[in-house]
Amino acid sequence: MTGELSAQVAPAELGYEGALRPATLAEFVGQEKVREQMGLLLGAAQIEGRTPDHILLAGPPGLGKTTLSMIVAAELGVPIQQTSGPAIQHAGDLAAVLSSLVPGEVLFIDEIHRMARSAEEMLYLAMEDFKVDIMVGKGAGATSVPLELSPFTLVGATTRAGLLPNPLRDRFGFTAHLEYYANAELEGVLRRAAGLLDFPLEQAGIAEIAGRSRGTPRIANRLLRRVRDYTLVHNTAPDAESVNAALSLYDVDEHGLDRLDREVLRIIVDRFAGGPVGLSTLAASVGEEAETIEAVVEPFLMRAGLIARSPRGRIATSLGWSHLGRTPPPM
Ligand SMILES: Nc1ncnc2c1ncn2[C@@H]1O[C@H](COP(=O)(O)OP(=O)(O)OP(=O)(O)O)[C@@H](O)[C@H]1O
Ligand SMILES: [Mg+2]
Repeated sequence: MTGELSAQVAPAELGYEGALRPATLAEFVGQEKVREQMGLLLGAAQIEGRTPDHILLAGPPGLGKTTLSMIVAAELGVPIQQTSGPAIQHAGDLAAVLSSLVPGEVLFIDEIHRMARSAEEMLYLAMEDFKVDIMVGKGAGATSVPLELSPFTLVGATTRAGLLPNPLRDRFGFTAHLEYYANAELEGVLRRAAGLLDFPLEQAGIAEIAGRSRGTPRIANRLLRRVRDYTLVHNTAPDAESVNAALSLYDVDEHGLDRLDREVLRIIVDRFAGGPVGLSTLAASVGEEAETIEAVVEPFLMRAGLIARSPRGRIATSLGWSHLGRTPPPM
């Protein structure tokens, strides 16, 4: 697993995630464009008394995909059923979920790019016509029986929109591309969370955490809780000084790089002389899954300008070299 403060959720954190999760579009901080687009989509459907188009939420971990799926259901005033791609191993798994939906319900499929192929094909028809074909019997005697479904809204989430087959992507009426948050937006996320946690962190401290949160609300909230722990245990003031002390204890550097980010950068620079190095070699060297490196670490390191992708693999930029206190070799 990635470091303590990475964008992935540890089971123990789930309670906090729930407590800090905004429940309405109005409470959802930042992502102005997505919020406005989504507001229109939901508003129009409500005026016409129909289910809205299916929604695809695409973007890196921790930016609010699960949160938005719950907001969709809350704004529409309908129940939500949640499942995930890896839980749908067969078309039958999906048929069971689809046939249990009540009219208008939101079906949230997380990591939708990891669903079984056979289920994917069933989903096409379900999304388009609210119907599925159930196969009954085996071999030559097998027949397909059509089954009508209640109208529903599918909300799919993926960290890897590129992996979705085109026919599936095309059946979503709206795709929200979630972008990393600007620091000012993260400050908004943090102010809201600090209020909910009853933690009067001063503005300079809020700004300091925002700058180290890798554009990610989940990380911002997590760092905030670690800082709060620190002030409780050491009985220090809720100020920027406590933030600095707490975050250096947790190995989050001034740019928000955590242990794993630095490890990836260090391996490219030290072991592969700055690269290029392929994804799988890199993953094996760090002892992490290639998917984690690709979905969590790389987008951040690239956005920070510390690494770049070349056709032959990942390379450290001169900024990447100097971030580690090293001098890049002459070109
Ligand atoms: N726009 C936002 N405003 C306030 N808080 C937010 C916002 N987006 C996310 N959060 C906070 O960040 C946490 C993580 O968000 P969420 O679980 O929705 O991310 P995700 O995109 O589903 O991540 P993953 O890809 O790992 O499933 C939430 O618990 C919520 O508290
Ligand atoms: Mg999620």
